[in-house]
Amino acid sequence: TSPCDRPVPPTAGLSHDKWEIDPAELHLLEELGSGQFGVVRRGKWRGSIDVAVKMMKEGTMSEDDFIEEAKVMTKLQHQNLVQLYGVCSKDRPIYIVTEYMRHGSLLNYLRRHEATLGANVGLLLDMCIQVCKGMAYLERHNYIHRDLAARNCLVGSENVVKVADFGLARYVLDDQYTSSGGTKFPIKWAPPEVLNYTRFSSKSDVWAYGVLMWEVFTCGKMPYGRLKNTEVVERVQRGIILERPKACFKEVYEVMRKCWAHCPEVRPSFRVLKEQLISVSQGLL
Ligand SMILES: CN(C)c1ccc2c(c1)CCN(c1cccc(-c3cc(Nc4ccc(C(=O)N5CCOCC5)cn4)c(=O)n(C)c3)c1CO)C2=O
Repeated sequence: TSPCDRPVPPTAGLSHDKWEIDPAELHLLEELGSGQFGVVRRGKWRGSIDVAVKMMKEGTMSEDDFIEEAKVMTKLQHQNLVQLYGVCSKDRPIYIVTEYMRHGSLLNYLRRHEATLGANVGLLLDMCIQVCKGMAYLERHNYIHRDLAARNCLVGSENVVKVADFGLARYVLDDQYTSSGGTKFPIKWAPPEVLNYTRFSSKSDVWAYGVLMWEVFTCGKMPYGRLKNTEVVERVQRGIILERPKACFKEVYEVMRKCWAHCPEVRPSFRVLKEQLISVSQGLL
């Protein structure tokens, strides 16, 4: 039938909250694991689109604040960011629906494939560059991750790496995670100004990115080994930094070290880091 004789629906033109997803269009599949907010499952959206669905456990998240922020997050779109498709916020528990990444966290991927990856420094550097591109996009949009680490990046087909769960730290209610004295606070990825004043910025993300590079080039080792958080804080305050990983040649370690400059202004931006890492990788070929 031609469009003219098709009845026009009454809601035509009213823009639905496009970040609101109808749960009836979701088909939940196997569990992928659980994080700060509870269980995450794989799913199908509108029959064919692979998604991951976070099902918010009661009391883990400040939900109303997050739902407000979701409108902003859905606008952040980049090939190295895990895309937020939307939320189901009409009932409880609320669902957060994102792009699905079939190989899971970068940390587990590094550990599972150490044998092959350890010998492929070109691929390790490429993974770091992909994360840097995603972070340079967030930096351009004045968006701070607040918990950048290999565990919070995801791997898809053909070694695609994307930054996940950016900005979510602000909505965690567990103060063991949010306060720098808490047992779950990511001390080993935190710069001095975060340890002392919880002063987050894109330059504190740069410090965390340096630690992520160290994780990549050690194929997923724990930074500072089994040192207690108090011992790590003491070392970081004294300017002691992580040693050069065996697989990591000098030019790459020089970039890592710049991320760990004591004062945030001295650290390079992600934009500058991206240029430096790309030129190192071109020198490699
Ligand atoms: C406040 N912050 C920083 C937060 C908040 C929530 C979360 C996180 C940090 C990070 C952890 N997390 C979380 C928890 C659970 C799942 C996901 C999670 C896991 C995915 N994918 C996969 C794929 C496969 C497997 C898997 O089982 N394997 C084994 C066999 O070999 C292939 C891999 C696991 N996850 C995925 O695509 N997304 C979007 C999220 C995620 C990531 O989202 C969260 O939900």
